[in-house]
Amino acid sequence: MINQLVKGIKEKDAPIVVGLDPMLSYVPKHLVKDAFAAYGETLEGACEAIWQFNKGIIDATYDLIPAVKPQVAMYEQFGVEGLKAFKKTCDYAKSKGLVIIGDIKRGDIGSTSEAYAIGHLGTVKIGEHVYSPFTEDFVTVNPYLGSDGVKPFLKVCKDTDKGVFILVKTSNPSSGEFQDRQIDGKPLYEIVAEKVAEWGEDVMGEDYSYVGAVVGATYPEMGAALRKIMPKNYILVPGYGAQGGTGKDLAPFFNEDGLGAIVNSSRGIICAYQKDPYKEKFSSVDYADASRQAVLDMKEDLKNAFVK
Ligand SMILES: O=C(O)c1cc(=O)[nH]c(=O)n1[C@@H]1O[C@H](COP(=O)(O)O)[C@@H](O)[C@H]1O
Repeated sequence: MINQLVKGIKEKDAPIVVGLDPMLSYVPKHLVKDAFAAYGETLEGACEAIWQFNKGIIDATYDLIPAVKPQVAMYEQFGVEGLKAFKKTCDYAKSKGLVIIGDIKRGDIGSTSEAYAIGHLGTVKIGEHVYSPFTEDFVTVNPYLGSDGVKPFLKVCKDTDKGVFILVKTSNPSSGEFQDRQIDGKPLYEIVAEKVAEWGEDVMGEDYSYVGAVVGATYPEMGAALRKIMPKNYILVPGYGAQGGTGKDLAPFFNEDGLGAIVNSSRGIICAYQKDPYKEKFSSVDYADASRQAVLDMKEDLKNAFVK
């Protein structure tokens, strides 16, 4: 799957992943009205609205991008109906040729991690039947429990040709509270990065490993150090757009070959119609066109990462 992701990035000339992180307040009124007319003001109605919203964004952007990253929390807030919308969104994006990065940030004791890995990346056998419960190609993994919390994901990745992005240095303001703590003369995030490089050696694709890392766009200097520690690991870079990251901050995350990183934007793309400069030009009915324009603008801005 890492090979397919790299191929998609090259073909579309866009190291961009659109984050499908829908809140009901992001969904244009006409979609909410139609969904409530069909299902009432219910969890089902809300989930129909977010699904239609996602579908519009996927339809308007799939030819420009290699991947989407649905954030499971946005769906879980609506319970079981939300998880159905999550799966429907993943399946639809996949039918459009997109790579799916499930942002689930899981990680637990070994046996529990194994169940997470099976559910999101693998297959489950029931009697004589084999099912793929969810259908992501990658998931995000929290490494706080150590190797035995990560390795079950790697085993499933090996069996299924799928991949993971492991949290190394997150984009949020408090990420340094634990991640920057010095241990034996180096920050914890560097120790995690060394483990990511080690875990990744065992599951190599053509040029890059099935094991990637998450490093926030909001910490470019750290990105430079981490790029060196993990030369064969793709870096998923969140924090662009709504959290303040810009194209020129991103140079350190890429390798010399222009590959090695994929940049996420969620609110910056999916809420574009609600924000400057797009809200002048696009009405809420044209929200998907605004998202498309925001992807095109992001693509242009990312060129600044490569200006020497
Ligand atoms: O793993 C992630 O994707 C992630 C890691 C991180 O360090 N920071 C971060 O913002 N994210 C996710 O990336 C998305 C960022 O959303 P926007 O700020 O709206 O672009 C959300 O789904 C976050 O959960």
